[in-house]
Amino acid sequence: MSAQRDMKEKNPWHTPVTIIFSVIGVIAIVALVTVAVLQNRPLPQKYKYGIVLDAGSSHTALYIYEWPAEKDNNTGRVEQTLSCKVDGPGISSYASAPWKAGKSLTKCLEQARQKVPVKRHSETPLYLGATAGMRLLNLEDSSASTKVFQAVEEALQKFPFSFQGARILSGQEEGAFGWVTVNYLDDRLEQNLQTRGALDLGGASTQISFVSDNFDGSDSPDNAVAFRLYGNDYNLYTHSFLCYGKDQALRKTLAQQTKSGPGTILDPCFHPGYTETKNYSVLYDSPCVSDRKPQGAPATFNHTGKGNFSRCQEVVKRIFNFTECKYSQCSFNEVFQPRLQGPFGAFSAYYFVMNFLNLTDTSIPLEVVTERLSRYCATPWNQVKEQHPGVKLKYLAEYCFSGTYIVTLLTKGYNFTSENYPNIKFIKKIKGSDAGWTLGYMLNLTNMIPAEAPDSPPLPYAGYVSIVTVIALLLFVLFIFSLRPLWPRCSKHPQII
Ligand SMILES: O=c1[nH]cnc2c1ncn2[C@@H]1O[C@H](COP(=O)(O)OP(=O)(O)O)[C@@H](O)[C@H]1O
Ligand SMILES: [Ca+2]
Repeated sequence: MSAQRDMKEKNPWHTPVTIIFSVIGVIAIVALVTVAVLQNRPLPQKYKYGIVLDAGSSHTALYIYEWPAEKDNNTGRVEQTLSCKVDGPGISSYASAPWKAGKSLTKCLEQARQKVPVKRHSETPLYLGATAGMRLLNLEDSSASTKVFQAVEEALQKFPFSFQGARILSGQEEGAFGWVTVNYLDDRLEQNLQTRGALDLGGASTQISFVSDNFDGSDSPDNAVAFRLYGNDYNLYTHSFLCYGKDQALRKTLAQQTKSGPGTILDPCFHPGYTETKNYSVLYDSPCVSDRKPQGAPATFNHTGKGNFSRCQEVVKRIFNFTECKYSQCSFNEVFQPRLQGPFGAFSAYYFVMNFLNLTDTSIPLEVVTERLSRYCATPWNQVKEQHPGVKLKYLAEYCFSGTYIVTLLTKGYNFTSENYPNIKFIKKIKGSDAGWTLGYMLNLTNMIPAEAPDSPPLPYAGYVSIVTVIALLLFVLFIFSLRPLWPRCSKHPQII
């Protein structure tokens, strides 16, 4: 008994030196782990905001973007946090009562006021960009367009945001910023990956933008936009076709068929059984078709559907001019276009129409697409209405035309073939943000995409913390071993005294 007690008392690990070392060691390890954990703990995120109003020809939409307040320059960090569709038509439709254009925006701006934290209101930039509807109004009646802008500005200034102005975007800007949006959201810019071309179909204009190896801008400077983003140079080809958005294209196609001002138009682009009385003046009330107005036409015409895809494609083709091209190659209307290259994203009305027609899957061969469209166009109007009770009648009546127009524009206009048609992806959103020009426009105006790639530390933060922890532990073990001479001697067979 007494021998055993003596052994316990003499246990060398129970000497003051080892106890002190062990305590210090445990404290050091706990402190290290605590510091590493605390340092890596996610901090409550603070956000900044930006608001863009897209004043399109058919309607206006408001988008709010947010991004972490500390890191403005990180790719893919700016996200759409709210979108609001303004009630009523596009602002260009208010030419005869401009104040209504301003008033129409207030509901969505109220929503924005609720969404953005009050303390951020005054620093949140607010932009309004108008596209082809206002371009056309400006061509037609520039003083009416000025009045609409005055009314809109007055309305926007009443909100607590930092209003940065309302203006018409050029066609090049609209195309180029759509391309920036798509590639920014796909993280293709900072990572210097192959870029995705952008196809935007609006109501009054349509844009095509892509990077092609055989395009440096020298052939056609008007179609060139140069960007330096994250240290990479891009020579972007872009073209906007005014009057080739789907609503103006429909007018042009109808106008083709009304040259002699008949009382009835038998239209292959509308379903059989569709019949409406329409005003000639409404049809020709646009600079896209006004010059074609037939002399001595009656006030109204009878618009009757015939539902025939191939005949519809024939009349649609007639709104394009394919005969002349003064460059090495053209799309249509004597517009230069380099060889198509890379993947493409098609958004806005491209998506709405192809999604309605169940044709967003581009692995469906083009022949099958046309077969399905033929069948759809030939479906009687009553049956179409029965099958889609919730769909707005104006959209529903036009999907046969719109689908035919999209296929014709892509294949005959831009020269997509069966081989490269699958390179197109019909998209609405990318990672929660709508595809469109608005995000690219805001990123550009807030200088959020740097021209040069930012320098980054050689190690990611978590890697750095782990390495420091391992090295500290190794040093600690070395330190303990360096004190070995001070360690109390410990014999395997303690002598019993
Ligand atoms: O749900 C839908 N179904 C079909 N078309 C739609 C739908 N929502 C919007 N659109 C169409 O998308 C187009 C949007 O054009 P926008 O108003 O942006 O004109 P813009 O870009 O030429 O100025 C319009 O032709 C509009 O009718
Ligand atoms: Ca648009």
